[in-house]
Amino acid sequence: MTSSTSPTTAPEIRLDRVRVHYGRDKALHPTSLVARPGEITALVGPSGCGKSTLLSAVNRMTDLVPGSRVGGTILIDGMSQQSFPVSRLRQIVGMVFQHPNPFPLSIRDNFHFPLKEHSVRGRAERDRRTRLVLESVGLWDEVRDRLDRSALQLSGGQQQRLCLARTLVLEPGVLLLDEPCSALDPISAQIVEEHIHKLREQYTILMVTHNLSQARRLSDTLAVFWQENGAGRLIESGPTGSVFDAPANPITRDYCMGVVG
Ligand SMILES: Nc1ncnc2c1ncn2[C@@H]1O[C@H](COP(=O)(O)OP(=O)(O)OP(=O)(O)O)[C@@H](O)[C@H]1O
Repeated sequence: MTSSTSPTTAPEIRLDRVRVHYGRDKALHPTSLVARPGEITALVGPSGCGKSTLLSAVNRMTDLVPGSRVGGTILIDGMSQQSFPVSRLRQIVGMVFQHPNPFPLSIRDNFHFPLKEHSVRGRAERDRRTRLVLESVGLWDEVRDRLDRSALQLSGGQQQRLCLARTLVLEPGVLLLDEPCSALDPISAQIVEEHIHKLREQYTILMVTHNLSQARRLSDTLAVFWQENGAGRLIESGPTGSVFDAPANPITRDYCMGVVG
């Protein structure tokens, strides 16, 4: 996939020797990686090799795990992640999880609630932003006549697009997507994937996926993780086409061919 040339205000994410422990257990060996604006960086590798842990470190969700420790440096457009108040960091760096998790509220309030929390005043402005993001994930026409119904009445695929839109409504620059399609049926997964592809021009996207075909279709950069001494290790990263077609590491080659992992 070629890189976008569209202007974007999304920031670069630069990870320098980022490592994570949960209590005494090391989960991630030092990891250095750059995620660029307007691109999708896919994190792949077998279960338990620290992909979700790395995503969670970027917006400090790891802080919520008692005993967790994150070392190394995470820079957001050159500024230390630590210099941002956590609520501001999580507004800049939005996250979507594997299982859709709409609030048990109306479709409208799934947007108005976070907007109010972030001091967006005026119902008309909140409605305007809600419509914009629902359009950007192709959901507006499907829900415009039922905004006051529960978001839980939507299908799984619609719920996941709602969650993506709910993240977008706070105007982040970075999207962390943790297996966003893997809990969906194939048609819904394809629709969500198409919208992620469209969004990439405006954001810096880090996406965990177990679906290597999806990583190949969607990503610009591929980062391959593996288990080493009980913790995740980044074994190879680079332009997606090059990593698939000419992997430097034999483990990557076998993994991409489905021989291991
Ligand atoms: N909240 C937690 N508390 C303690 N250990 C954790 C926690 N979350 C993850 N771990 C451990 O950290 C290691 C990496 O897990 P992580 O979920 O990041 O891997 P992953 O590559 O994303 O796996 P998967 O592909 O299955 O989601 C594993 O050994 C896991 O057991």
